Amino acid sequence: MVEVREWTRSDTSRYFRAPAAEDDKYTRGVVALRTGSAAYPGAAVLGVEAAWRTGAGFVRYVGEERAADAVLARRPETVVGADAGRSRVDAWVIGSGTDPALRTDAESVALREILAGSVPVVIDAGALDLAPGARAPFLITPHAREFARLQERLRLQPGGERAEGARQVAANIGGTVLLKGARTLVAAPDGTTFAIEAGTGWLATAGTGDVLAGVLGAVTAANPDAPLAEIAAAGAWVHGHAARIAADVTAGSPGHPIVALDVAAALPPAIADVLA
Ligand SMILES: NC(=O)C1=CN([C@@H]2O[C@H](COP(=O)(O)OP(=O)(O)OC[C@H]3O[C@@H](n4cnc5c(N)ncnc54)[C@H](OP(=O)(O)O)[C@@H]3O)[C@@H](O)[C@H]2O)[C@@H](O)CC1
Ligand SMILES: Nc1ncnc2c1ncn2[C@@H]1O[C@H](COP(=O)(O)OP(=O)(O)O)[C@@H](O)[C@H]1O
Repeated sequence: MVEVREWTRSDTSRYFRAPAAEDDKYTRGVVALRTGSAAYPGAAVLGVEAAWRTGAGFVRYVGEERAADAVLARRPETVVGADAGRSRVDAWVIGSGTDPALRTDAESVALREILAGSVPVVIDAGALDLAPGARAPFLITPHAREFARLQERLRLQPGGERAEGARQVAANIGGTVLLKGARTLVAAPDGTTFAIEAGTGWLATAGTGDVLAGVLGAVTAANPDAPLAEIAAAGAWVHGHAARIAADVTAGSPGHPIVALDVAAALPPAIADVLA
């Protein structure tokens, strides 16, 4: 049986701080997202929104025109363009809202360049197949089906205990695994494993994984020296807390339906709670 530690609010508080007088937009963390596509422009918007709402000082976006236009319409604060990733970047988010079957060769080259660098990368959805072999520090964020696909690709046995499976994949690819679900598991390549309970089933709605990727990008950018498994657990905890706030879940009430943007909108009060 794999030892799994429950991640708490007080653990989470170590990864958030209020900006001080000596901070500027760069010291608060620069997140670059290469996400979304003509088929899924919304995923780009959700990740960018979440990165801003988690407290990033600067958010850059690189992507197809339809997605870039949607990002700017929602968040004009975002710096958009092919060169947006060539300036300072503290964390990358790639893959949300993309389909690997539709990826062009040029896009694969660009993503591999990111994965060959030294900046930490959050790898989601349509970029998960590129994780094996990455040299940058990285964190993958599969849901159950994506995780099973990755296990098959790595010739590991799918099914079985989730924590053991997450550990095996982390050790095999040399990166941190965040396996999504009602109970999200985070496994580091050294076997350290954390669990984060979402605390509400209302979080199971399209696009909340794209929001999580943006959250993780912002927490990674703001904590350059922290272990990625702890960053991942802190991000997942805040994401779940934002969902509980958005859905009005309390001890006496099961709450109500929410959409992914509601989770992003509740990130600031969730972080305020963590800082209190
Ligand atoms: N607004 C936007 O732009 C949005 C864009 N999005 C983007 O869409 C892209 C495709 O993402 P995707 O997860 O829908 O497709 P894919 O990985 O092929 O899975 C397909 C099959 O897997 C299963 N399955 C799915 N989830 C599961 C789970 N949690 N746990 C267990 N099983 C699960 C389920 O099959 P079933 O098990 O029901 O037979 C399902 O039919 C991706 O780039 C994403 O970022 C979305 O985020 C939505 C909002
Ligand atoms: N039953 C559930 N209860 C609570 N949270 C869930 C449940 N199922 C999934 N989640 C969470 O919802 C999010 C869904 O992410 P994902 O499957 O990637 O969706 P999408 O691709 O539509 O964004 C993840 O953060 C996951 O942990």
